[in-house]
Amino acid sequence: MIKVIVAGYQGKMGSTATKMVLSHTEFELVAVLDPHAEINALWEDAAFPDVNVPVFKKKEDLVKKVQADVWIDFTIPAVAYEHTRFALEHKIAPVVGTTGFTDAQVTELKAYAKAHKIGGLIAPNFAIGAVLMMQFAQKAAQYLPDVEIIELHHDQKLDAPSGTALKTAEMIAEVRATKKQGNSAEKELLPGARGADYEGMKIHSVRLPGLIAHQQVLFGGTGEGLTIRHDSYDRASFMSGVALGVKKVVALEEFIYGLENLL
Ligand SMILES: NC(=O)C1=CN([C@@H]2O[C@H](COP(=O)(O)OP(=O)(O)OC[C@H]3O[C@@H](n4cnc5c(N)ncnc54)[C@H](OP(=O)(O)O)[C@@H]3O)[C@@H](O)[C@H]2O)C=CC1
Ligand SMILES: O=C(O)C1=N[C@H](C(=O)O)C[C@H](O)C1
Repeated sequence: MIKVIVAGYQGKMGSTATKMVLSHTEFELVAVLDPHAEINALWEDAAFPDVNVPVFKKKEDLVKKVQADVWIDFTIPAVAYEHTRFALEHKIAPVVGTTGFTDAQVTELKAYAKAHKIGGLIAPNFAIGAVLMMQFAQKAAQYLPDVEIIELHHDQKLDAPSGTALKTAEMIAEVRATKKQGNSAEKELLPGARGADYEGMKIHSVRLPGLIAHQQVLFGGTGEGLTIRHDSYDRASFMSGVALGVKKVVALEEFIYGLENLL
């Protein structure tokens, strides 16, 4: 059995991931973490009446009392790096979905994990369809270098652009020479009208109630266009990727950025 902690267990993703762990025959939920939980509480859900899992407010208390193999993190960008580093330092392999890491933070986590031979994973998107969308976009950019990314999310999202949009842009930039798109004389009449700039390609972030997680990658060529689109209609779409991450990360001795590197 793989012993798992879920940080952010009351959130939209954390609560879904907690139930996935409890339903999985190879995983054992050993603790959950949330700074605003009640002291000495036990995790409770009517659908899992026999579960007695402790709730912790502080990660320092959690590691004193509980032994775990994997730390699933779906929290907020402001704490995700600190959590991931803390998990590695306590030899708990992190499986992180929380977005907002800087390149420098990812590089530093990779170096720490390698030096200490611990596995870890950050996946900006755990949905298999989203991973394929990014890979297809990377392939298309080899032939169609004019590209704009439109990501669309629910209006409670804290970060923009999304981790998925940034990862998509990074993957495209690996195969596409930096190119400033559009008319060199263009002027924004309203600041931000042309979106964010990543090595000359534009990223646009839409936030609306009713949405979950969606992205379009639009390519333009001579007399033609190509649109690659992915939609997560339900947070269940991310769970097979999280489960795969939990299973694989315990055998790794390095830190991986992107689920595509585990498939
Ligand atoms: N990689 C992927 O496939 C996916 C990634 N995400 C990412 O996951 C993250 C969470 O998203 P979502 O579930 O929608 O967000 P929510 O706001 O629903 O949940 C975040 C949770 O984190 C909790 N939290 C805040 N600070 C801490 C802390 N210090 N320790 C433990 N828990 C904490 C919050 O608790 P409280 O409210 O009590 O402060 C809240 O319950 C985001 O970064 C999002 O981009 C989302 C979907 C898929
Ligand atoms: O906040 C979300 O909801 C999501 N966040 C991730 C991101 O920033 O890409 C993954 C997915 O898009 C859902």
